[in-house]
Amino acid sequence: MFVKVCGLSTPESVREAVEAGADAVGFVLTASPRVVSPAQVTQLVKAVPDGVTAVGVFRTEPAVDAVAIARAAGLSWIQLHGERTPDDVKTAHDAGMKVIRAVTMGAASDAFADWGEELLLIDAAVPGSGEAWDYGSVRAKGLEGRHWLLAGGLDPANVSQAARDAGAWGVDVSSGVEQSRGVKDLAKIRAFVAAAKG
Ligand SMILES: O=C(O)c1ccccc1N[C@@H]1O[C@H](COP(=O)(O)O)[C@@H](O)[C@H]1O
Repeated sequence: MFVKVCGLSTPESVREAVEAGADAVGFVLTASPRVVSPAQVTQLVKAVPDGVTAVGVFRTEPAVDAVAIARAAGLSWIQLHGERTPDDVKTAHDAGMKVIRAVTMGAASDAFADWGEELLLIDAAVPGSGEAWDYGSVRAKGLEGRHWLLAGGLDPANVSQAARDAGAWGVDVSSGVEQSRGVKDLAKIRAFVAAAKG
């Protein structure tokens, strides 16, 4: 099970996620209680070893802007939320970026097609809100064999069952490993990764 821990803003939380066995860590470079600046990210990624993917997370920013901000932060992966088109993925790829493309269950069926992104992310309606949803409903989207992440309202207690219900290839978490909004809880990060990997 591929595990991404998102919304990290301190070296301690990055180290905890990495040592716990996370495959990817996310840095929110858009309006959020977890926002970090590109300059902060350049420091935080020093704790990310080779083999762990560091991702810059964006809401509805144009792909070209997300690419520029991620590049300034020294990142080579971006996560794009909001209404997107295949051109957004192409724009990122043409700039040498790898892409996690986020969709919600309410998106049009075409949005679940393979647009060439490295990973698809199926999230709650409001990203980063901690809102759980009917994870089993994603099975109707025909994602078998695809590399995709389940997100939205996951935590150490529900991740195992949620991933099973959804048939997820990987999982992504932010709110569920926090002690308060925007403040990560190191023990919860460790427990989440262990539960997801177990
Ligand atoms: O975490 C944020 O603040 C955020 C802001 C803007 C876009 C995406 C964001 N996070 C993503 O939301 C889910 C996590 O949701 P939850 O908090 O665990 O319910 C995950 O995909 C994050 O990468």
